[in-house]
Amino acid sequence: ARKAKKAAPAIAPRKPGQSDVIVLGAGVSGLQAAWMLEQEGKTVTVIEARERVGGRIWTLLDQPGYPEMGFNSMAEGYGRGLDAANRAGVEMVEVGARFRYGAPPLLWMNGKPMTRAEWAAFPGNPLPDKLKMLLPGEVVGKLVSDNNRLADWSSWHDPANAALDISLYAFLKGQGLSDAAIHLCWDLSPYYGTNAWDVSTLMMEYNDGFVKGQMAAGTKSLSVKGGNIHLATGMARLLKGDVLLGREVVAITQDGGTATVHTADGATFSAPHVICSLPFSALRNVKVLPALEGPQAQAVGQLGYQPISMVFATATAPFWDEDKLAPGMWTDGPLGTVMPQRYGATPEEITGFIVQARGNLALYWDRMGAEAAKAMVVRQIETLRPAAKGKVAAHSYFSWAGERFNGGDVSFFGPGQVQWLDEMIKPAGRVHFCGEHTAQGARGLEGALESAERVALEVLTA
Ligand SMILES: Cc1cc2nc3c(=O)[nH]c(=O)nc-3n(C[C@H](O)[C@H](O)[C@H](O)COP(=O)(O)OP(=O)(O)OC[C@H]3O[C@@H](n4cnc5c(N)ncnc54)[C@H](O)[C@@H]3O)c2cc1C
Repeated sequence: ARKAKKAAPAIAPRKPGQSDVIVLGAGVSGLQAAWMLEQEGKTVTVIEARERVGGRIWTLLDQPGYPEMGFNSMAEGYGRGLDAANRAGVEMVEVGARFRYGAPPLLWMNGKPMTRAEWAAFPGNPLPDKLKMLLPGEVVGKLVSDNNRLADWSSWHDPANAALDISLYAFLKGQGLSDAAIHLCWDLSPYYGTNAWDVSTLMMEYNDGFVKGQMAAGTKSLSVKGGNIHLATGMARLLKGDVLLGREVVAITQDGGTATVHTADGATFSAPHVICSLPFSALRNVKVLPALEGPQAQAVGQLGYQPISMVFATATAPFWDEDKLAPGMWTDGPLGTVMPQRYGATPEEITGFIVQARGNLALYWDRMGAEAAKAMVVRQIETLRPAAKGKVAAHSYFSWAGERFNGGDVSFFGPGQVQWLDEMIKPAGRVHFCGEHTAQGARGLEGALESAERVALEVLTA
């Protein structure tokens, strides 16, 4: 284990390893909470299991175009995110135009490419007539957006709305989709969960409200110049206290006025307050004594985390110019989604492809193993597009479900589980909780930062 940096002089004299607050996890929520508490004069130690900061921000700095395996971009309405970026001294650049540049991705059904118009007229299109023009990946978002049942989306976790917490499957059936349509439009590449049965509609409506708010604030998508990981390293650099890397937390115990954190190397760290930013998928492997109870214990045990796996590939020649088909692909087969990355000097340049599997397909790739999955991806592209033969190389494999300290991408609530939220974020004695899964009014990175504000205030007023 090593320290991220040499400790700067502490705000108040203290013994090494002793602080007012110990923060578990050096993702953005942990780093933000630590910074806010230091601004209020608290001494803080951050303990992180990985040998790096950033958590779900992870850029492959050794690959062309610096592909992002985690956090991708923030919208103009990310007040907290933009503020953190400013403080961290990183430059934000507009990337939305690069996402949208060039021919739109084609739909590949049963191994054949299709334009939107061809899909609308395709006899195998299972959508109701008024939706036939929508590509499978667009349907659910549009239905939720057009039929959001929440007048005020920020009330999504209000107990008064608990009866609305039905499965996405039930909601989509109510919108007239057949099982075949639901399978195609959600289960093959689900934004949340592995299928439409295990996703809460209330959470989808909350997400929709947040996205609408963001769109109203501006349409730019902003990423960190040179790679998003620089946001996390910049935030860590602002801290006065230690950021201890390579220290896996294995237990959190409480006794009287002290909470004690035990790390895998046998060390212990005690403080009046501990902030735990670990995803519940990671916290469920940590011993917590006294044990958590009620909905909080259930949420730690059961909250869902999104399986996503990715292959980063490059092309030695532009095979898309040769076969005159869009480089981007949404497939109904084991290839998943092929997304061109335009991170060169100009958007015309394709620096590589992120090939992505979500939900059950991601878990299937994971079971295949990294090397076999990479080989399968190359073989699939070459089979579907003969012009690509010998021109595609797969470089890296990344599975969020397989990541020991995450166990999945973002959290998602299942039907009936939204009622856990207000209970699961309450402090358990001297242990306080933050992280994107505890956000109440924002999503993604902005939600992680929002949760850091709440938890810092909670500790300051405890
Ligand atoms: C593929 C992907 C794409 C995304 N795209 C976007 C996007 O475009 N826009 C957006 O707003 N958000 C996006 N997000 C979400 C965003 O990245 C997250 O919401 C945010 O980074 C979560 O921060 P966090 O601090 O809550 O959790 P994390 O970043 O997961 O931090 C938790 C930390 O705890 C550490 N930890 C775990 N177990 C232990 C242990 N036992 N001991 C010590 N430390 C431990 C982990 O290593 C980690 O560093 C994306 C996420 C992914 C994965």
